[in-house]
Amino acid sequence: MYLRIIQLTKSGVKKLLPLANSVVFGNIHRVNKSSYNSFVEMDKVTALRYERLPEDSPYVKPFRMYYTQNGVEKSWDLLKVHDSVAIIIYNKSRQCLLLVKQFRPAVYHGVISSAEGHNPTTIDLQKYPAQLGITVELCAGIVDKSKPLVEIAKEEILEECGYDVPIDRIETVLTYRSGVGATGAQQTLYYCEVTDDDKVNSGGGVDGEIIDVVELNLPEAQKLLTQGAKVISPPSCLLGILWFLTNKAPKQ
Ligand SMILES: O=c1ccn([C@@H]2O[C@H](COP(=O)(O)OP(=O)(O)O[C@H]3O[C@H](CO)[C@@H](O)[C@H](O)[C@H]3O)[C@@H](O)[C@H]2O)c(=O)[nH]1
Repeated sequence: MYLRIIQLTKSGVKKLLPLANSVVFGNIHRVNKSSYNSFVEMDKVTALRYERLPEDSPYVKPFRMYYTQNGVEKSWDLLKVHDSVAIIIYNKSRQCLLLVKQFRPAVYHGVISSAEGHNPTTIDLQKYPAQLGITVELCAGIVDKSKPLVEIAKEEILEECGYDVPIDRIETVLTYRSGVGATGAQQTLYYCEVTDDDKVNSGGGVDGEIIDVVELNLPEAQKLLTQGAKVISPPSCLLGILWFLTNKAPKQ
């Protein structure tokens, strides 16, 4: 199923912009250029279309599980996705949390589904600018190789944020399951303190990723968790910030 992008504007444009503007992270400054040249920006999204998921996807495998519970036959539709690691990174030199910003197709699709009230099959990029799908998250990575999880965390800190740290400085925090309705994937959360001396490059991701590193000072981190804050960030990021503020943040 191929679908083309429609180019028109309707009254919905103005209605959506406040959503983007309300993101608390909006004022946080970018500290690296992405790994691409300066002409490439993550919100330059064009030629968007949908296709049915091929069976050989290396990232997502859908299937239906059948089972009997307490004598009642049931089924559940599932997605097998990779487990992952995520790292709360605190830069002691700069007294800030390091987060990453990137365009997330699934979030973009979700934002539009919520706004339209149904699953879209075409997307008007004028009406829904790509910024709507840009998240701020913990540095993270999928477990798609056979290596100790802490090694994968170390690699992600280097690839995404540009800090080279030994694994003995990466502390395990928690392991939990995300997407309990559809994926049940495991994420292992780590904590790592860095200094400016650990920085070896500007980060930004590998293999075509376009990732910006952003710094969040502690008042900004506090503000993020205030009642009614509206952010486009995964729960793991909010949990990580809350854990940091509770357990590690220097007393103000
Ligand atoms: O359909 C896909 C899916 C992934 N990728 C690539 O696969 C890699 C995955 O990126 P990685 O940085 O390893 O993981 P994340 O995308 O950051 O996702 C992890 O971190 C997120 C934030 O905590 C969690 O929500 C996710 O479940 C978890 O997998 C990247 O190169 C992507 O570009 C694709 O190219 N196509």
